[in-house]
Amino acid sequence: MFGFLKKSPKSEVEGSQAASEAMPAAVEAATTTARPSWGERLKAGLSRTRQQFGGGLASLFGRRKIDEDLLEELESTLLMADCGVEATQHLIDELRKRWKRDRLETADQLQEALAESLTDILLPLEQPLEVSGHSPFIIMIAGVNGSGKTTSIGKLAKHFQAQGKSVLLAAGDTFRAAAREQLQTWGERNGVTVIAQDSGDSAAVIFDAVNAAKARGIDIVLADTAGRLPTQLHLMEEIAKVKRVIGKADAGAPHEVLLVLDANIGQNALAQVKAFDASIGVTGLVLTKLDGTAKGGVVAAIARQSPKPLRFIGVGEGIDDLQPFRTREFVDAVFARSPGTGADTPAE
Ligand SMILES: Nc1nc2c(ncn2[C@@H]2O[C@H](COP(=O)(O)OP(=O)(O)OP(=O)(O)O)[C@@H](O)[C@H]2O)c(=O)[nH]1
Repeated sequence: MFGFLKKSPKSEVEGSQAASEAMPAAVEAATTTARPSWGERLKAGLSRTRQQFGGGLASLFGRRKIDEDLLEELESTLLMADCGVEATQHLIDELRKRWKRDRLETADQLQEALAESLTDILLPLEQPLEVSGHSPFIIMIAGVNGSGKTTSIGKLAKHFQAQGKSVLLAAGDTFRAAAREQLQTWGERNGVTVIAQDSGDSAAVIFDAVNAAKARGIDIVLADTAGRLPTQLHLMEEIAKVKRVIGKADAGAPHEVLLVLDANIGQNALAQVKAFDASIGVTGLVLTKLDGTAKGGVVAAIARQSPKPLRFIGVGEGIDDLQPFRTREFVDAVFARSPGTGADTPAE
């Protein structure tokens, strides 16, 4: 923890200097004790999706007989949960096959078959981020405005610190002053260096940050960028330039290009993945705000239509509410099953 803050033109913050402004919610939540486990928070966070997805199904599954009408209603329920046409069709086809092949009779058996098919769809997305291949390992963060980039960076910083890694943050969102301040607050609270500039462009800030990380033997650089819509073509060109400049500071970098998606956007996530991928080559996804939405089925849509490794999912504003995506615990939470058993837990 150092405790220095050079303001202009560049600032670098670390350690002990207390921030006077209000702490971001995630920082605040970090100080609370006796938190429920991640499994419990995931289940609670996915409650709206479960109501749409699992809960909606539960009312169907209340019926005894499996028939074409039931499958049709199931199809509508999956579409309403934002699974998308492709994934929904695939899941229904799989269920129809298994209904006949495995002679499924009860609705419970059908639900179990659905959970298994959903697991099969999602498993390819489960590819945890491996950061040991390069030092510094440079992670560029992109996404539309308000998707959760800056707060996710704070959470990721803690995640990597907990693995014993040193982390440096690059305040590359030079459009929104509050984003820089937010990162600086994080740095101060968590003993993490933040490279920032009061003015200047994103590429320059991140270039400096990469060089600082190399000079100091830092393990991981998390580089924030300003939010932008894929339709803002000049901004998409700008972020492509940011990526090229990172490559000039360290050949082969960035080693990960994370696209942060707000789960509330549902099917629009597919278009965002495609557009950002075309401009900066997305290598992984972060899906935030699953706690505020019934659209958690979008994970299945991503798996079928825009498959990219889903590195992390977020279910809240607490510092540890962003965790690596693990298919089985996700599916268990969607169906409110006890982890690994396939058994239902009591309905909410
Ligand atoms: N409920 C909930 N809120 C979240 C989650 N992730 C982020 N947020 C909140 O979403 C809001 C926007 O987050 P930011 O990190 O500022 O978003 P950003 O993408 O950096 O925004 P711009 O800089 O404007 O592009 C903040 O209030 C966060 O606390 C999540 O998983 N759940």
